[in-house]
Parts: sequence; structure tokens; C-alpha cells
Amino acid sequence: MPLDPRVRAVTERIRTRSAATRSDYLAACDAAAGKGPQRGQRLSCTNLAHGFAACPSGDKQALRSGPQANIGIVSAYNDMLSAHQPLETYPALIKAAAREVGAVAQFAGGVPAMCDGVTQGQPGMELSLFSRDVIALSTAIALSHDMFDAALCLGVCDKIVPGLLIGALRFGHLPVIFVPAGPMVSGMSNDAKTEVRKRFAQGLVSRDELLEAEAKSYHSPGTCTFYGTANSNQMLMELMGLHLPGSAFVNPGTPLREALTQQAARRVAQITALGDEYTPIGRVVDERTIINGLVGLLATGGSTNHAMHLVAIARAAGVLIDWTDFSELSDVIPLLTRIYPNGKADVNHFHAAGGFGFLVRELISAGLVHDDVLTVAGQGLAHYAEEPWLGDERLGWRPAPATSGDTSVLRGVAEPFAADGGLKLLAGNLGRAVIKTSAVADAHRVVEAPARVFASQEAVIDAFKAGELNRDVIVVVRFQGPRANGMPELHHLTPSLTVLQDKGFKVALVTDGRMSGASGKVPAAIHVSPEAVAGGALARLRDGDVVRLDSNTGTLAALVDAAEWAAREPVRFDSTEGEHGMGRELFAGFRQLAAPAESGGGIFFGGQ
Ligand SMILES: O=C(O)[C@H](O)[C@@H](O)[C@H](O)[C@H](O)COP(=O)(O)O
Ligand code: SF4
Repeated sequence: MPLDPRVRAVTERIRTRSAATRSDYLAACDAAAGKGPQRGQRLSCTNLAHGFAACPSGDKQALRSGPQANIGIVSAYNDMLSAHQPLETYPALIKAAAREVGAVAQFAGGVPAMCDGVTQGQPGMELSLFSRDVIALSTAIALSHDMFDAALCLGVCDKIVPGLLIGALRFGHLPVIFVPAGPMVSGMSNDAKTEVRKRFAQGLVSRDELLEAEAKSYHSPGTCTFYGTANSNQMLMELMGLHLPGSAFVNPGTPLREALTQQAARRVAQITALGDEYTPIGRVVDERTIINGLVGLLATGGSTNHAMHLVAIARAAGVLIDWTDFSELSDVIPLLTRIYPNGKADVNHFHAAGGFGFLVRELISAGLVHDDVLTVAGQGLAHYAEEPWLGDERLGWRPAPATSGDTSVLRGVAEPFAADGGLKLLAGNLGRAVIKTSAVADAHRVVEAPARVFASQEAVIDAFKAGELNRDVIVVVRFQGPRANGMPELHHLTPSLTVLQDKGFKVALVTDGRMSGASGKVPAAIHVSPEAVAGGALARLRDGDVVRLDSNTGTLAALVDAAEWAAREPVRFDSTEGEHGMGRELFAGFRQLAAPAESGGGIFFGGQ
């Protein structure tokens, strides 16, 4: 099927916009590449000896004088993220698999990884967005040893895959494969967990009952099973051709997971400049690959955090995208999955119903993605319409199911859940914002109500508990942008706002902060730009102002007399509370450097 002309038009617009930055980027990649093992290009004998000093003798010999490829392992292992705990044992598997194919693998460096579930609603969440760029910096530090002909990036969660990818893209001359561990097996359903939370928010169940429910939902190693940012990352790695095909949702601790991890080592050794299938990541990630990731995000109702992370990732490859690109594509891309919070199923159900292999084939067949792209599995996105399996103990790939195993979770383009991708751009006198409508019922897509304005999520919870929000209300939480307090997720508000919605009130959230990829039912205009502390209009809002959020027409506006609105003095931000404690004082420089949300909210490239 030829590429949809609307997808082509957005791609061409991005290609034209990015011509200069992409050309500079590719020139830098080419300049860094060399002939023969990378370690022989620039390192002195001293550098090299330091690099292999601690290696076992066989590896040392290979690195000292052999032509073997050297693979750098960059890992986000820690015990805090259930999704990353399984990564602890992967480096040994990788090193052994590399030796099998005459290569070497060295652990190049670890990167930090924040669990947004542990920090949700806590001061630590104010470091979360910035941790993405710390991870990018840490990835660069690991690979800057210049010992490597390829890299394996081990990570899954929210800011970690984006950070690893931003860092790896700055070594665009290297082939890079992303290695996940997969989701935990399904426990208490996300719906059931959410019901207990709502009852706790109303004081109807005890803290012990809440903890019991949470512990049954988050119960073992592996990624949480809702379709939040972590699992949206996994979708991106498939649609962008940076995983081995079908790696995303194979559970940890299974023979297939181990086989995929070992094969990633063999495959990345195969695609270095030392062989005849050189596949540098700088050539894999181009404007078409970014579009394919964006299409996947829209077709699956993925995390709103990628309205920022994908912008930052693209920029790291010299590709410039913005929210207009997101919104225009969203009008074209059908919603093909219903995974919590966009439905009741979890990622294990989605995988069993046909998973990304089925989804990719559907998107290719409808001409909604570029299938003529370079991937770590070889030329063509069609590789990702296959799924891995272990036949006779040998790893292979076979075509993904031709039909969905459960059309309540996964559908073909002929019968989508919705005609559009459910991520909308909102604009008006309050600024530009994004909203994920794929989890919002039609009845809640337009909310017009008086505003209650807050400067912290804690104040919202206090007002809710005091019964002050039991009415139609647009809850505004300002001074939550990257330059104010690091742009935390305000997902802690979800149970309270959902209770108000369930009571029949018209409720919406408007904030220059973020929401979790797991946030859902309550309409939320988020990432409002410019942010309040940087001259954004949210600083002019007052309690009682009527605000209209219309995700059908893409409007976000304060219905205040224009002259009065223009004459208002913006409220000043009181930064003292949030600048200290839990390491926040160390991130003052990040807050000063942070780019606007629409430019990814990061500290690199001067926000351009
Ligand atoms: O963007 C995301 O997907 C979230 O940051 C997610 O990683 C975070 O952990 C949520 O807090 C989980 O949801 P609960 O807090 O509802 O468990
Ligand atoms: S999905 Fe979120 S809560 Fe689960 S391990 Fe990853 S960061 Fe933590």
C-alpha cells in the first residue's frame, strides 16, 4: 500500500524543517566513524591499556590486537524499578553471547533510573523529567571511552529509554540495540486497583487495604502492566526498529527472554562497521523513523510524556518536530488498541492478542508508516510484523497472527476503536497544551466551568478532602513547568478528580505540569506552554474565571473580558518551598536551562 499522502506531507514538512540540523548531525556521525575497530582510531596505547586492563585474558588479547568488535553495555539496572531489576544478570549473558560470535562486550557504564511510581506525588518527582537528561549525559560518559564498535542499551522505563536514546544518538556512528526485560505477569487488574484507590480517596477503605491492592497489582520483577510511558517506550523501540522484533512484551525470567537478550549481543556484533551490514543508529533514526514512532504512539493511545520525549529524541538526531505535527497526524491515525488506561486490558493481554507484530502489519498494510526504513533487524519495517519464538530450543521469528486474538484489545485498521489517535493539540489565550482523549469518554471531551487555581497538587488534595471541589470545576495547577519545579507528573490527583467525575460533576485539569502515561478518564490539558513562571497566561488566571476546554475544536481558553485579561498582573511564583530537599537544590541549573515543554523540556541544544 502506498504511503498515506497525509503522512507523507507531515514527513516532508519535517524533512524540510530539519534539513540543516539533520545534515550537521550526519556529518558529525560520519566524522566519528572510522575504518577498523573504533578503539584503534584515536586511542593511545595508554588509553587502550587502561581500557582492557581488567578484562579476562581472552577478551584482553582480542581488544589488544584483534579485529574483534567490542560492544559497550550501558545499563539502567537497579532494584527500585521492577522493570529494571531483571537487568542485573544481563551483562554476563551478553558477554558470553558476544564471545560465541568472536566479539567482546564490556560494561561501559551504568545510568540512573527513577521509578515514577515510587516518586509519584513525592518531592522526588520534581527530578523526574530532568533525570532523562542526566541519563543522556551518563550514556555519553559511558560511550565516550571510544572503545566500542556498537552498544547495547538496557532499560525500559519512562525517562530511561528516552535518555539512553538521546545519549546514544550522539554516538550516531555506532550500531545500538535496545534490550528490555519485559512486563511482569498480570496481577490485580489496573481497573480493580483504581477502584480501591478511589475508595481510599473517599475514606472508604483503610490504608492496609489500599497497600494490599497495590501490592497485588505491582507484585514481581518486570514492567508494570498498564500502557504508560514505559510501555509506550517499548512500542517506540519496535516501531522505530531499535529492538529485536517482538522483544517488547516477552516476560522476564523466561527462556524466550533470555534467548532474545543473547541474540541482541550477537546481532549488534553483526551490524558493526567491521562487517558488511553496518547499521549505525544515526542512519536508523531519521525523520521517517520518528514519524513511525509517532504513528505508533497515536495508534495505541500512548503516553502524553512522549509529546516531550519524542521531541527531545528527534532533536538528538537532528530532526525537528512539534505539537502541530503530532496533532495533524493524530487526525489521520486510527486508534487500534484499548490498553489501560485506554481500556481494561493490560500489555500482556495485548501481546497475547497479537501484539506489535499484528499492529505493525496493519499500519504497513494501510500505508500509515514508512516501511522502507533501516532497522537493527535489517532493511524494512516488515521485520517487525514478525514475532520471536523458540522452536526446538532455537530462537526464530515467524509472522505475527493474521487476525487479532481479542478485538476488545487490538483491532485492524478496518475496524478501529476510533478514527483518530486521541492526542490533541489545544490552543487559546491560555497557551498551547496537549490532551490525551483516547481515555476520555465523549461526554467529557468538552468542559466549561469556573476555575479553582492552585500552585501545588497537595493544595488540590486538601481542597478535595474539605469538600470544596464538589461542583463543576476546572482545576488549574500552575507553576508546575520545567523552569518552575522540574515539571512533575500530577498523577496523584487522578483518584480525587475521578471521584468528582463519577459524582457527575464536569471536571477537568489544566496544568503546565505533566500527567502520567497511566492517567486517563479525566480530561487534562497538560504541558501548557509557555509555563506560568515564564510569562505563561496561567499566571493571570483567578479563582472563578470560567475556562473552556474543548478537545473537539482544540480550544483552551479563559472566558474573561479581553481588556480585563490584558490588564491583569500575573501572579508571581514563590519558589522557596520547592527548591530544597530530596536533591532538588542540585537541579537549580537544570531549571534555569530547561526548554519549553513543546521543545522537549530538556537542557540540550539551547531549546532549539
Ligand atoms: O508515565 C507513566 O507511565 C507513569 O509515570 C508511571 O511510570 C508511573 O509509575 C505511574 O505513577 C504509575 O501509575 P500509578 O502511580 O497509578 O501506579
Ligand atoms: S512503569 Fe513506572 S512504576 Fe513501573 S517500574 Fe517503570 S517507572 Fe516504575
